[in-house]
Amino acid sequence: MIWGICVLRIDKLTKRFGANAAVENVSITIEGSAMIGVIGASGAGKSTLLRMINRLADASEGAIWYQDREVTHLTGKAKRQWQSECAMIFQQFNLVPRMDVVSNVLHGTLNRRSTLATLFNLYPTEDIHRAIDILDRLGIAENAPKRAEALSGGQQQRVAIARALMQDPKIILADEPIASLDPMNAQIVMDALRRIHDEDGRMVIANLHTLDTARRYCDRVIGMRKGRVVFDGTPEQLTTGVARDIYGAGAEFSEATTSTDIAALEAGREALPA
Ligand SMILES: Nc1ncnc2c1ncn2[C@@H]1O[C@H](COP(=O)(O)OP(=O)(O)OP(=O)(O)O)[C@@H](O)[C@H]1O
Repeated sequence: MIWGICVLRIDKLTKRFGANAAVENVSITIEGSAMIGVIGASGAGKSTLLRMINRLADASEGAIWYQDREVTHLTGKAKRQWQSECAMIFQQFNLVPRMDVVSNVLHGTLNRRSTLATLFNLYPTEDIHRAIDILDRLGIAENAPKRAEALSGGQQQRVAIARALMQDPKIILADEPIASLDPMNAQIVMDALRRIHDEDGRMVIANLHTLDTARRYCDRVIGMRKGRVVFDGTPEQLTTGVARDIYGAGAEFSEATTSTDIAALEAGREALPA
């Protein structure tokens, strides 16, 4: 499904934990179905920003708008509705380990199911078919009956993406989606997110701890430092000098320290004889 122009507007957003501002006066407007990478050193405020968008954390000040709706103060059903429109993917996948893959994916429909149906694990047949179609799209349908814990990290993250897609979200918020994965699986997961963005027109905002991934997969990169946005531009504008400022590093800064080795993996593959 392709949506019309979607606008997410973050206006002077601040989140304080005691005296510490995790996010401070952040304003960002995202139009259309962009794929955005958020980068920055540990503690820069990336997770807190995503959690506020999804309303897992409440803002101390400022506002978040999606289209003509302010979502900052939604409560109850309206808040749950918003949370299903902006699905979250986490570093640690957050699956139910002992539950089979397809049931984990069906959990993505929880928001719109009755308590009784949830209690007895009753899912409409069309939802089960849709879950399997989504798993198929992500190349892991053959794992549908297996327990989630039996899958590799990369496969588990794709199950988490499938669970998110089950909500048919307009926005996918991915908090360090590849931080626990080896380079090969990191690439598979990032390829999946990019494809979902390209084919479905969903907005994707991903916190990434590596520069090369942000450059390679994103149309726009936002750099955060100490809670503030210190860079907002294209991958081309993200030079080593700019990266040094974002990470608050000195002249010794090396991009290799923020690399997932995806690029190295690619280079190695290209160097292999056919
Ligand atoms: N629940 C909390 N209570 C107190 N302080 C918090 C809480 N959550 C985050 N912080 C603080 O807010 C700041 C930003 O944290 P946040 O997790 O958003 O950064 P991050 O850029 O996502 O870092 P990382 O890449 O390590 O996840 C940090 O100083 C952190 O210690």
